[in-house]
Amino acid sequence: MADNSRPAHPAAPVVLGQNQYGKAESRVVRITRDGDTHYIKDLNVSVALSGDMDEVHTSGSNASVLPTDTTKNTVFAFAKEHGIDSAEQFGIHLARHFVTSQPAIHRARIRVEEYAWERIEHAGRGAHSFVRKGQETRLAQITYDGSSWEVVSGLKDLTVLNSTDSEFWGYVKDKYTTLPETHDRILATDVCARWRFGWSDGAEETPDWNESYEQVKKHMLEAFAETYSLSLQQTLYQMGTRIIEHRAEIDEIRFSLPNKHHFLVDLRPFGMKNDNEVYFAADRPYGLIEATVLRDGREARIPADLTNL
Ligand SMILES: O=c1[nH]c(=O)c2[nH]c(=O)[nH]c2[nH]1
Repeated sequence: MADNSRPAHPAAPVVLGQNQYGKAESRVVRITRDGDTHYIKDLNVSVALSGDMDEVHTSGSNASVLPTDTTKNTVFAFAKEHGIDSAEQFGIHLARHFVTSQPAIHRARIRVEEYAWERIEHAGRGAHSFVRKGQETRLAQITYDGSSWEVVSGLKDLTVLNSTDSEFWGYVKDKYTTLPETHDRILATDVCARWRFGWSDGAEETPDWNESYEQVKKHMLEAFAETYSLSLQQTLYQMGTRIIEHRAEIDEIRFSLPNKHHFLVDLRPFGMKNDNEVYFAADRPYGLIEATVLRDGREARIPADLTNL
C-alpha cells in the first residue's frame, strides 16, 4: 500500500492571500403598512467580511468565523429593525454592525441592488399592488474599515434612445474600415454608471442618498437627451460633466455604455425608400464606451471594470 502520510516533495512555503466571505444575494423585501396603503422595498444584499481569518483557512478553526448564515439573518433582522430608507443607509448600518461587533472582522463590504416598484393604479380598495419598473437597477457599495467610509452608488440597465441628433463621421479609416459616415443616426445605450461620494467620515454631514440618486439620474437623462452628439464618447462626457457640475457631493462618475447599434434596413430590393424609418436593432457585437469623469483635483478610484464593483 502507498504511504500517503508524507508528501512526495518537500512542502513549498505557502501563504494565504486576500480573502473575504459572507452571504451573497440575500433578497430582502420589506413591506411597510400605513393603513391600507403599503410601501415596498426590494433589495439584493451581498455581504463580504474580512479580517483575522487565517485560522479558518489554515487550521480549520472556526473560532473567528461569524457564519455566513448569520450575516444573512442580520440583513433580514435589520430590515425589520431599522427599515430600509435607502440602500446606502441600510448598507452603512450593516457595515458598521459587522465591523464594530466582531473583533475579528476589520472590514465589511456591503453591496446592494435595489429593484424599483411602481404602484398599480386601480379603482379597487387599498394601495398594495406594485409593478416592477422596467427601468434601472439601483446599486450601492459601502466600505468601512473602522475609520473611513467609501460610498459608491450607481445604476445599471437604464435604457435610453435618441432617434436623431446623433452623427458619427471624421474617424480614422484603414483598409479594414467599411463603416459609412453618418449625419443622422439613432443613439441608444443601456446606461451603467457608478459614482463616488466625497463623504468619508461620519462626522461630516451625510448626503441625502435618495435625493442625490434621483438628481443624478435626472441630470443623466437630461444630458443624454439634450446633447447633440458627434459620438457616444462625447455624450458620455456631457452626462458626467452635468453631474459633477450640479452635484457637489459627488467626486467621480464612471460610465460603461454599450452602443446599441441600430442599422438602417436596405429596403431598395423591395422598391422602397427608407427615410430613417426602419432600423435593425443589433444586440451584438456592440461598441462599448467607458470612461470616468472627475472633479478636477480628485483621485480616480472607481475601478475600470464595473462588474467588479
Ligand atoms: O459613437 C460612436 N463612437 C465610436 O467610437 C464608434 N465606432 C463605431 O464604429 N461607431 C461608433 N460610434
